[in-house]
Amino acid sequence: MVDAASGRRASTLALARLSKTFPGTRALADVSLSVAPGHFHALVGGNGSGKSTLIKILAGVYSADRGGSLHLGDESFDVEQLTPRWSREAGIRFVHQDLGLFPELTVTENVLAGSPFPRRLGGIDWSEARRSVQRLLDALEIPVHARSLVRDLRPADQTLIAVARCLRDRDSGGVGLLVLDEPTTRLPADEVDGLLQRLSAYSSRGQSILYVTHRLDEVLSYADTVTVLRDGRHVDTRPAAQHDRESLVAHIAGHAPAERQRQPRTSFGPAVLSVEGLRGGPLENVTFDIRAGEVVALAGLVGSGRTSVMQNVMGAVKPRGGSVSVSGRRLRSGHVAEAISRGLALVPEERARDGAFLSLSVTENLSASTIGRYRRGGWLRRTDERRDAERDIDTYGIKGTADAPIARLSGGNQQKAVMARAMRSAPVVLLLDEPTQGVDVGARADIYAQIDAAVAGGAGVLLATSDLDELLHLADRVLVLADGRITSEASGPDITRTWIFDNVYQHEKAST
Ligand SMILES: Nc1ncnc2c1ncn2[C@@H]1O[C@H](COP(=O)(O)OP(=O)(O)OP(=O)(O)O)[C@@H](O)[C@H]1O
Repeated sequence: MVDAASGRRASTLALARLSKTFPGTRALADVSLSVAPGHFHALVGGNGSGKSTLIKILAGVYSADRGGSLHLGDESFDVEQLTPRWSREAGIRFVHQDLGLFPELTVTENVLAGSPFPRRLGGIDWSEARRSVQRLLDALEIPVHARSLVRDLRPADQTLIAVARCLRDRDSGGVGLLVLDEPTTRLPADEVDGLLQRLSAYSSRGQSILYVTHRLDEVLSYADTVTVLRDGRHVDTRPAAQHDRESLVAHIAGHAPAERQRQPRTSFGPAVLSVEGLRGGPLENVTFDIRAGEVVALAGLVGSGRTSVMQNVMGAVKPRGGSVSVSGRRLRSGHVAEAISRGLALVPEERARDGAFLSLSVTENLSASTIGRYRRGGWLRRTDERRDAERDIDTYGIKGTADAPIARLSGGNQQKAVMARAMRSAPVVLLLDEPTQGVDVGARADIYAQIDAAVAGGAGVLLATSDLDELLHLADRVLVLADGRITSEASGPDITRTWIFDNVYQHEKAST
């Protein structure tokens, strides 16, 4: 992919003394970073360490503070003057977590979106458009047809289509740097390595990659170089081969990792949640119990209905049939308020849409489902509300102040606040849909400790996670959801990586 004739593509991109100050927050302080041609460079750091801010400056979305500079080959630029147009013309391309694809359109339309389509006789030359996109897909070794609809592709292939859209300009102006922001967060476990192998192949053919992630195993397996940020400062850059997991965690957190050995739970109380014959969305007939003190994980392919189970149980959508009981008493279906009052709490997958109230402060978000506690005779006891918020900010290590609008917190810190809110109500049943997405390695351990504490106190947990390590760490029992039903189940020591792959992903092979 390196073209010796194209200086830009073979250029090192270097940031020097990059700073960014928001009112009251120094998000980046004198950060320098350089990505050499053909390098797979990972950017890691705790929640709020400045990764997204750095990416947004590269994209020209935020202007950096005066004083820093960006070097692209022999050219130098003032960082406070970068614009989205500059970024594009400099050949910097981004794949965000939201891939920005149009699922109902074809691969060709998605790859060419935003660029001039080939034309013939006054109209779009679709044959040429498809041929050119197929050539690109073949060159990038992406095994899909230009004619396919994006919605029919596997999640990892959808990500590769977003990559192809970025790399379509590689033969014209060159793509100097491909930036990926946590691209594997929503991928099924069996598709992660395939995507990373493909990206790694692009970098060995000359494509520079800046890769942001919280998944340290990906960094250790695939990156050439790792840069660690902490609290907005550059901490370390070195070849990935010089790190092991421990040293990486220590650099990110600033201290040696505290490894917790999980004690297997063996005794459980009576059922706190009973789901019987649930039908709704993709669910045809879902029946299971969760006992007090038990974490039950739902495993299944994307689209198998894990989120539907959570939403139907919570009453956020009304099921077509079946029943949900909490501690033996049946819930009226479709009544979220009743579900909350009976001790259910949900941490939803779509944090920005369903989890955080983005226009409210951190304090208001934390007390949103327990606001009744602070009401006395028509007054809201703001001092108590704030005191509790500050306690949660401390307990969960939320980086941000109680008064700040939650929208100003980094993604991982918003997730911690949504989790803290669910825990506040001391739930009988905790429904956790991807509870640690975007959360850093230290906070992840804190969240696991909170889950363990809730379970030790007699709560039952229903967990949906695409992170296999998380599932193996937390689950006492795993239920596999396929074709709208629970198709298999394992508990205790029978829950292994192999069992999950055999029972979740083999199902896909058998049905295709
Ligand atoms: N628009 C904003 N206004 C005020 N502060 C902001 C804004 N955007 C980010 N910040 C602050 O800047 C700091 C760095 O945030 P950033 O989003 O870059 O972190 P991050 O490393 O991407 O975190 P995460 O891993 O949680 O996504 C945080 O303290 C955050 O609260």
